[in-house]
Amino acid sequence: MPLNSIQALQLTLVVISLLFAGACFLGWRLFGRPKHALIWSVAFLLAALQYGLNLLRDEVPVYEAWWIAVNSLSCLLVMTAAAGHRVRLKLPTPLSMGVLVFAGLSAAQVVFTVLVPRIDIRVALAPGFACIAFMHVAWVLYRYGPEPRLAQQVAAGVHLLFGLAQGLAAGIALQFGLEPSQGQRDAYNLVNFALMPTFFVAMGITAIFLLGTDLATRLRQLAVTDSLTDLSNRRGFMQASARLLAQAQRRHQALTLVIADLDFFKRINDRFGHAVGDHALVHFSTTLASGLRGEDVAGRIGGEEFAVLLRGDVSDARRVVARLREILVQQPMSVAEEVVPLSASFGIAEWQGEAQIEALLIRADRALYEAKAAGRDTVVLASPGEAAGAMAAAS
Ligand SMILES: Nc1nc2c(ncn2[C@@H]2O[C@H](COP(=O)(O)OP(=O)(O)OP(=O)(O)O)[C@@H](O)[C@H]2O)c(=O)[nH]1
Repeated sequence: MPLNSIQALQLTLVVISLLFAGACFLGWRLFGRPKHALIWSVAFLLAALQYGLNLLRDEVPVYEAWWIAVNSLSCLLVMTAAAGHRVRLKLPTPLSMGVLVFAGLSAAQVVFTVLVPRIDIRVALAPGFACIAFMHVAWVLYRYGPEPRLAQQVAAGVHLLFGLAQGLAAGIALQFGLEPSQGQRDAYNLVNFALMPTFFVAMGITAIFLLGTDLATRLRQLAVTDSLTDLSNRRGFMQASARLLAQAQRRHQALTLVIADLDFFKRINDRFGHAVGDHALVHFSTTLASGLRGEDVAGRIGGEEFAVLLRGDVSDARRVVARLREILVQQPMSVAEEVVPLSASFGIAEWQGEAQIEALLIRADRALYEAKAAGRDTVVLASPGEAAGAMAAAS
């Protein structure tokens, strides 16, 4: 049987849907198994099924059954695609709510197709729901999207346009009354077979685009993160510090750098083992990070060496260091009921307008060296003239 142009279009859409389903599945397999990639893959499989069912219209003996199946499937795939976006953005996505909405929409299809036949309502139902769902997706992408912003905004724009097209289709259908005129049929078909497939393809491309940019963001993040402590690594610390420094220069704010180095850490490794040593590093870093404000920058810049660039002056830095040392003493780490003694030496240097963070690091490093030389478990403040003077010694 030869295909007419609409059937040829639907066949093309079956193939395109399968390609997108495959691409999302590959994204799931290759990009660290993000759950939403799998959900989108299922959504595109449902789309392929729906376009395939469209092709079978003349083969199904009961038109109403075919109509209800196609339109319920359409709502299900829209819900699945939207759920994928919510999962990606870590927003609550209750399955029970989805089941309820799907059941309601399917029941409405049965009512307006079989029990109280109304062509305007039954035709408007699926695009009307898709309009609401895609507008919602556009909003959450715009509102809750993580970096990078461009990918989010493109995806939000595509869903907004797709939602508007769906709304237009629903609006035209609602004008049908009991029987649509030829003009109304033509307008509806134009939206349904020209606009919709275009946005459907655009939606698939944005899904792949989001998966790709999310992966790039994750890799960038991994490159600047210390895998043991989850703090920035040296490279991440330098980058974040350079940004904070530039900001402080513009706003004429005070900055202070603190470098901390655990004392006799080798002994902890030797005595308790490397795993306990690792645990001690995590213990120290979480205690350090818990005393910082959101705008402060912290990082593990060496094996047992940490750095913090604080927005504030020396007295702010002293407060942070005093709190940290107090916690290390009062809430020590223990292994099998044995206390693991943990102390650190600190070098503090106040920013004096240096253009590069490296210059500040050198001054704080010298102060730290003096703290070590002074017996450890000590805080030394780098003097403005680059000489460092002992500030406080621990008992
Ligand atoms: N468990 C563990 N140990 C590490 C890690 N990175 C570095 N180290 C160890 O940290 C120890 C650092 O030793 P040293 O440089 O001699 O310093 P220290 O023993 O702390 O002595 P001082 O700094 O002079 O007080 C070495 O034994 C390293 O193997 C890590 O990620 N995990």
